[in-house]
Amino acid sequence: MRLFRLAKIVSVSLRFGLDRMVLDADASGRLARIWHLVYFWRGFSEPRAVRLRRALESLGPIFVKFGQMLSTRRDLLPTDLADELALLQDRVPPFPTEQALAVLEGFYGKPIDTVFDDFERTPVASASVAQVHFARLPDGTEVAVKVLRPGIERVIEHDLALLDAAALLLEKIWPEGRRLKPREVVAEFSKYLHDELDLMREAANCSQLRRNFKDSSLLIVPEVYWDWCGRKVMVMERMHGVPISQTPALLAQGTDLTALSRAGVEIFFTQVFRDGFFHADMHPGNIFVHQDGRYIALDFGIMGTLNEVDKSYLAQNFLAFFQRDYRRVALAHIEAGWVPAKTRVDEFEAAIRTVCEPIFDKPLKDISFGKTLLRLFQTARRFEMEVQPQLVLLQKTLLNIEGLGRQLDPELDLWKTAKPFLERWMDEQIGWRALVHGVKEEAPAWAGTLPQLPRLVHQALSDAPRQQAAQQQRLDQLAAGQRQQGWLLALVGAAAAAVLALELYRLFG
Ligand SMILES: Nc1ncnc2c1ncn2[C@@H]1O[C@H](COP(=O)(O)OP(=O)(O)OP(=O)(O)O)[C@@H](O)[C@H]1O
Repeated sequence: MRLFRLAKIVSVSLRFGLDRMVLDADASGRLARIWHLVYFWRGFSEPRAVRLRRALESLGPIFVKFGQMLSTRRDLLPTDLADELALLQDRVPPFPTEQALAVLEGFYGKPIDTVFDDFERTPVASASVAQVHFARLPDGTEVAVKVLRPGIERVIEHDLALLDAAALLLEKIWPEGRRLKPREVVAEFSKYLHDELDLMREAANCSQLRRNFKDSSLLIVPEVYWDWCGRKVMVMERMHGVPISQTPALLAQGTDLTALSRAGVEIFFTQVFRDGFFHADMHPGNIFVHQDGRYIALDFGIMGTLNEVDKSYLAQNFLAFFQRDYRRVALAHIEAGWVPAKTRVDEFEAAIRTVCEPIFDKPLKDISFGKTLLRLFQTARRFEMEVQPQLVLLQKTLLNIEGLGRQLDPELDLWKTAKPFLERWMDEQIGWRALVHGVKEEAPAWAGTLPQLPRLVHQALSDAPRQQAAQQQRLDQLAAGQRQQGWLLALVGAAAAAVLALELYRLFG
């Protein structure tokens, strides 16, 4: 089986000249020279990036998804490849409705028309992992039913094994390839794919985000109908809106694009700094706009979480960066232990200055947070910082948000929109608000401890005589030690005095 997989990789690589791409990167290597001699007649008219994209397309939807993920790893890939891979489209033909019905009826254990009213046979959308049908619940509520593609688990396991074999091969034959950590990238991809395979997990994410934005005037999130959900089926409120990419339709429904772009940034920073829970798959297909101007979020397969340490890292770095205080940025990394303590502050500071200073060539409003963070990570990696996956996810999402915001309003001032969030967060971490916040956080724990207090006091008092005896014993030991030390000191003092007297006698006697 493994041999068959390897054969497939080799044949596709040869067809699209991917072998060339790898060997050209190490053109002086012995293997490269032999290879060129053997295959001297082969020439490719298309650029390498196009060949890579076409190879992934020919290998099927999971590889297309992989290419899409790779396109966001601009920290690892050269720009030409990243740009071309971003063109990959995850649109695949829908699977036959009978198969969707078989999955649903197998799960509910009864015919679909007794579960839903008006189950629409034609799917509204179809992607590599799942497809979506509209329907109504028996009480008339309009819903969207997301169903996993039948047999998708097997396809994924097979394709992941293939990808892993390719990554291994790449590592073995191309020393430079090791720097790209291909097997780690495949492992990360595998994690996301497996998460997408569990629709209960996605439903839980959706319901958490909805709770976080319950009374929001900026974002609406569909309600989950848990009684109809399972690992392979998710049923949620059907949302009505215009896809964010359809600018003419947005204008026709009277949406204010400037306000919309600002709201996008605000929603994102609220998710990051207030909740530490953010939507991390913000491609335009997942964002709609309601008639009342609020955003509608869909597709909750990939969510990022941040803890207080991550938030502090982000806030401190962004604030210090915009004040051009690179020393502060460097110190923040060292103090938090992200880069080794032995790192020389001045060297690290200089490296950060080198990558960040050119960014200020532009007006403040045109500066990209996503790119800044990316450059910072690239620099920090050189200083042995292991960048956490949730931060990479955040950086990628930031790029998406910025792209989207600027597409809606080229004049969007990201810094002005984001600054109050960062400052408020910092304010909550230090100062009076932090104290109040800390007390509020701790109070529930006190509620648990307070009733135990009398028992603890009683215990301490009844233990007191025993503890006193133990302390007395320890004091006695210390006193004995001190007495010994005293004798020793006196002895040393007497000896020193004798030596001094002898010396004086020799000098003057
Ligand atoms: N609650 C909903 N209300 C209305 N339409 C929905 C809803 N959920 C999904 N859709 C439609 O189905 C499409 C695909 O949904 P979703 O993105 O969740 O599926 P997916 O399989 O994860 O797709 P992809 O991987 O391409 O993002 C959406 O773009 C939207 O058109």
